[in-house]
Parts: sequence; C-alpha cells; structure tokens
Amino acid sequence: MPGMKMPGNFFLVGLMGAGKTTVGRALAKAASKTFYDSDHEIEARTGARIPTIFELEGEVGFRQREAEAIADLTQLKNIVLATGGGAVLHPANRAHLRRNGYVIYLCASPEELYKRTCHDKNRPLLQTADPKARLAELYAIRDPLYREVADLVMDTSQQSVNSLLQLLLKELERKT
Ligand SMILES: Nc1ncnc2c1ncn2[C@@H]1O[C@H](COP(=O)(O)OP(=O)(O)O)[C@@H](O)[C@H]1O
Ligand SMILES: O=C(O)C1=C[C@@H](OP(=O)(O)O)[C@@H](O)[C@H](O)C1
Ligand SMILES: [Mg+2]
Repeated sequence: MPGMKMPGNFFLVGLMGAGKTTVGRALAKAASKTFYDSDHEIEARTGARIPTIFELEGEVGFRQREAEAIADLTQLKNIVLATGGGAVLHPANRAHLRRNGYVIYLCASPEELYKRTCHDKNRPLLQTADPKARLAELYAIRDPLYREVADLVMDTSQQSVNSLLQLLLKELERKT
C-alpha cells in the first residue's frame, strides 16, 4: 500500500536486532515518508563507523553523538526514524521522541535477538564472550524504558519483516 496517508513522524525503538532499521526503511516507503536511521546519521556526521567511534571515544562519546543526532532528527517532519537500541537511555532523548512523533517499540525475546545479530560484528556491545547473556541484561534494563516512551508495542518474534509491516500499517491507520 505505498502512498498511504498517515500524518506525522514514526519513531522506532527496541533492542539490537528488533528490526528497527529494516522495518523502518520498509515502513517509510509504504507510508511515503523519508527514512532516517540515527546510527547512519552519526556515522555520516562523524565520518567513522560505529565500532570505530566506540573504540576511540567509548560508549560515552557515542551516546553524546547519539543525543545530538536524536535532538536534530526529531525536529524533522514526515519522517520514519530508526533509533539505535540505546537511544532511550538518555531522558532527553526519550522526551524528544515522545514529544515529536508516534513511537513504536519493536519487541522480541533475547533468544530471537541473538539469532538475528550473532553473525554481525558491527554491534560493539555484543562483542563479548556471552552475547546472549548481554542481550538478556540489556533487555531487563531497557524494556521498561521502551515501554515508557512507546505509543504502540509490536511483538516481532513470530513475524517476518513483511507480515510485520502489514500488521504495523493496519495498526497505524487505525491509531494515527
Ligand atoms: N521480524 C523479523 N524476523 C526475522 N528477521 C528479522 C526481523 N526483523 C529484522 N530481522 C533481521 O534481523 C537483523 C537485524 O535487523 P536490523 O533491522 O538491523 O535491527 P535493528 O536496527 O533493530 O538492530 C537483520 O538481518 C534483519 O533482516
Ligand atoms: O543497543 C545499543 O546500545 C546500540 C545499538 C546499535 O543500533 P541497533 O539497535 O540498530 O543495532 C547502535 O546504536 C550501537 O551499536 C549501540
Ligand atoms: Mg539499526
């Protein structure tokens, strides 16, 4: 259903592997909105890939760049923004997301997230001896924060990207 009319911004939140980047891009196309990904924006502004930023500036440096990107991107109109999984950690980011768009939490179990991320070396927080345990820890800390900002929670564990997109479009048509 490309060109569907749904007003405003959609912001995607959730853990690494939830599908924010993949589903966000497809949603933007279907809803005729411009797609942004805060990680891509940070990489473009910095001129370095995410693992390099973590290596040189640590997570603290990355979070600072992320906060700047979220503050700017949430001021745009008619966009879909895929955030990074840790974007909800800063209260200021949560306020920007809540204030400026409709927030969708893509939810999945740590086991499912592990299956989707285990072959990808570009997530510094998962380059540990036990990434499954790390995902479970992050889930425990962040799930309440995702729920705090979310207007809509979508369970993605049993859904392909395409069936998820169709479900999401139906929900968004109804609720926005
Ligand atoms: N609902 C889904 N079912 C199966 N695989 C998925 C689903 N959503 C995303 N994926 C896959 O998981 C991986 C991570 O997706 P990505 O969009 O990068 O997640 P995020 O941006 O939330 O970290 C990609 O390989 C993507 O194709
Ligand atoms: O969860 C996190 O803290 C992070 C998630 C990543 O984005 P995705 O959620 O798109 O993988 C990226 O921002 C960075 O590696 C940190
Ligand atoms: Mg992503």
